[in-house]
Amino acid sequence: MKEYTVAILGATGAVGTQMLACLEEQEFPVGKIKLLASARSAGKTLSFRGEEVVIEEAAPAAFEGCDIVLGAADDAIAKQLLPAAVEAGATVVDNSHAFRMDPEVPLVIPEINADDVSWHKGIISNPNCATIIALVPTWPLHKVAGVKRMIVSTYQAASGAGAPGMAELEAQIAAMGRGEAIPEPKAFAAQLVSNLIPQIGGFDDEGYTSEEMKLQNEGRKIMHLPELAVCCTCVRVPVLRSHSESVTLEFERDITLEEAREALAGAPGVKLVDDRGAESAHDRFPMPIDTSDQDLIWVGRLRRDISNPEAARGITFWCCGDQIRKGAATNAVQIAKLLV
Ligand SMILES: NC(=O)C1=CN([C@@H]2O[C@H](COP(=O)(O)OP(=O)(O)OC[C@H]3O[C@@H](n4cnc5c(N)ncnc54)[C@H](OP(=O)(O)O)[C@@H]3O)[C@@H](O)[C@H]2O)C=CC1
Ligand SMILES: N[C@@H](CC(=O)OP(=O)(O)O)C(=O)O
Repeated sequence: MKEYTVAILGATGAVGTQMLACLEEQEFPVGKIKLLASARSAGKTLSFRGEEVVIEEAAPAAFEGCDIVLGAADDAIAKQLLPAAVEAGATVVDNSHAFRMDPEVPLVIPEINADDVSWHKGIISNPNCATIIALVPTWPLHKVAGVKRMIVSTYQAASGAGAPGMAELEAQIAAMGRGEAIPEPKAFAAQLVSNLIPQIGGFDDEGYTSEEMKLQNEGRKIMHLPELAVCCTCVRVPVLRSHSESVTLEFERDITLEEAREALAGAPGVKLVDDRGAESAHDRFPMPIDTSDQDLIWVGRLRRDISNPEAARGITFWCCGDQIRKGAATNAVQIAKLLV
């Protein structure tokens, strides 16, 4: 089997380290791995398949000889460095927001639009994590009844803001446990422990944040639904890992709860956990503590939207998924597998 030279840009971060683990877990045919990060990390090592790999400082020349580059750095670094990877002949799967809405760049969730990979011109984007977690279970329901409107509230984990976000919440939890003053927030706009922050990203003129508009804009592109109507509220919650979302869907056609349940139970990437009679809360509905460090989107609390005047056209549910895995690294490695 052919083997590939794979680079990870941002290899030391929350997503980059998970990508390295996913390449190993998914048995991606890696011949050579290159780990790229800032000058701060150059010379340090990370383990891959039992061997220590030395991290290099990211620079255009580092992409020479690479077949696939997985991007796990922020927008500015992605824009600055990834075009050089394409020029060097590599195919890029990027996790940042930098190229997602570029009409020349496919935006892919393999369970939904794997075929879009076929028209890439060097870069394929991985969608926003909250968008992936909402759309994986929305898609099988869309195929039954045609989704036209989504009303979503997200409950996003601290690690969505990367390694610094996770470290900040851990430090705040530790200080609270010791009865000490909570350290000043840096990664977030306010103290997160014992709090909720209803702002992720900057506000637009309508008062929506950039994170909230991603579900509409990226959702339309991924599902090929240019008219999809979305109203989203994104909230940062004091959970370390795994995003949760409340999703209400309005459909073009009637859909029964039984049809919805059947569609979700057989859908790729989805695990239906919806048993009101179960003895343990862990089996009754999805919770982020159960969905961390695994790849499925768990769906539960499935019910009719009783506020919808056309009662047969509204379904509401709750879902949780690990945003560092399926919301980022796992999805990117799945895309890379489509390429080989
Ligand atoms: N965290 C999440 O849940 C998700 C994140 N994403 C996206 O993935 C990307 C990575 O996020 P995340 O892993 O959370 O972020 P982190 O802050 O945890 O990691 C950032 C990475 O970028 C590297 N980096 C920083 N400066 C430079 C530089 N000048 N040159 C090269 N590399 C540099 C860092 O290296 P060093 O350690 O040397 O500083 C580190 O490896 C972002 O675009 C983010 O929006 C997407 C979906 C989910
Ligand atoms: N913004 C998301 C994570 C993320 O990095 O998203 P994006 O890749 O769209 O910037 C969160 O904080 O939970």
